[in-house]
Amino acid sequence: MIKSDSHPQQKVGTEFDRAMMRRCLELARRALGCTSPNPMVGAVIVKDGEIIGEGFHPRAGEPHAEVFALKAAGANARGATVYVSLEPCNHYGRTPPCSEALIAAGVAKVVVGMVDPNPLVAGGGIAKLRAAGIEVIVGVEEEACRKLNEGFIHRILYKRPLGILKYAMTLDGKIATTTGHSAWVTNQEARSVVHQVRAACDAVIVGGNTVRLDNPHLTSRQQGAHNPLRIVMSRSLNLPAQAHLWNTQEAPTLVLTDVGANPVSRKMLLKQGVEVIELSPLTPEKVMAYLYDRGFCSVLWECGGTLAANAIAQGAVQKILAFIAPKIIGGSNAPTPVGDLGLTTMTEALSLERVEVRVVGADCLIEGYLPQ
Ligand SMILES: Nc1nc(O)c(N)c(N[C@@H]2O[C@H](COP(=O)(O)O)[C@@H](O)[C@H]2O)n1
Ligand SMILES: [Zn+2]
Repeated sequence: MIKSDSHPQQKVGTEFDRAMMRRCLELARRALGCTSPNPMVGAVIVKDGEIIGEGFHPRAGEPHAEVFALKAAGANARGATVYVSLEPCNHYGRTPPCSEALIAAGVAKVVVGMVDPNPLVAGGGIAKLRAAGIEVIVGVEEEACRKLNEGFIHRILYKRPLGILKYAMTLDGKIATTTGHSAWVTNQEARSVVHQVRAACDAVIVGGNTVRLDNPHLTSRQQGAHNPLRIVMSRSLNLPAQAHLWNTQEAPTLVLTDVGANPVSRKMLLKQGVEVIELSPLTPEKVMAYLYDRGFCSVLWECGGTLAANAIAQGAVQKILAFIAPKIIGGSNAPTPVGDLGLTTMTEALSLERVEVRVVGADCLIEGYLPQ
């Protein structure tokens, strides 16, 4: 088992190594949201302190980051140092092993961000390079490398996409008024963070109620950015014909429903070019299993409280993004972000781990992970 050289008190590599790894991450992010089921990876080749080649993995089926970087460096790669945010692969997948390409190019040293959790690689790429006499350092900017690919890592380890529940609520814990009005709880800065999160996800899921009440677009709103697949979970298919989701060409929409639901509505959706899939039973767990089979790494839940509670209860949510606006609307019947979880004592509360709090404009964002 290959371990990272990282140590909690000590950073791995030199300041230059870390800067080069951050450059790899910058390159990897150029394919944000576009690589699933593959990870986002960036590579940089350095000789005599100068960058001689760079690359990133654009999408599954295309060459890996290392191959693009080696191509850019050409014969100059001999004796050079390669920085790569994920361990070079060592298997024949859709593409041949990068470990062999690096050995053939005669590189002297490889600096790796993180070990690949894919069992087909899992340290094998590093071992192969070392066996060929190449110096290998592992764990430079490891935390940032892991964070960028948390969806890929979760997919590999749990055979499900990473589920992220996002909601925006007032200081008194409401996501809308008693009449269902929710535009807008947070300010523009927070909404633009949500757009960035959408750009990084493979899919965004809402329930039929959200479509009826909010008529959302669910896009990333940024020029040239990836849009997630927009998914509506609706058992009844009681959906408005005029919704933005099927009257704009911004991004594809998928409606997931139960077997035999509302043929009239189904016909309307199909006519509008919407993909309709029947899953029985239509549950968050079934949906995540289906999306895993579709090759997804990360799924954003932007649904109401009832569906959110079901998704949490069924293990379809691992990460929470809670925006809190300094506003109070009151109302004992106003909707809350998470419905009934059946908990009766505070000791049963789901305490988030790895919590980060940040101010976003006038609002606050709390990010954390549910206990596994
Ligand atoms: N080191 C590295 N660089 C890349 O650019 C990559 N895409 C990967 N991916 C690893 O290889 C698997 C996919 O292989 P194919 O694209 O099917 O050949 C992927 O699951 C990762 O383990 N690694
Ligand atoms: Zn590879």
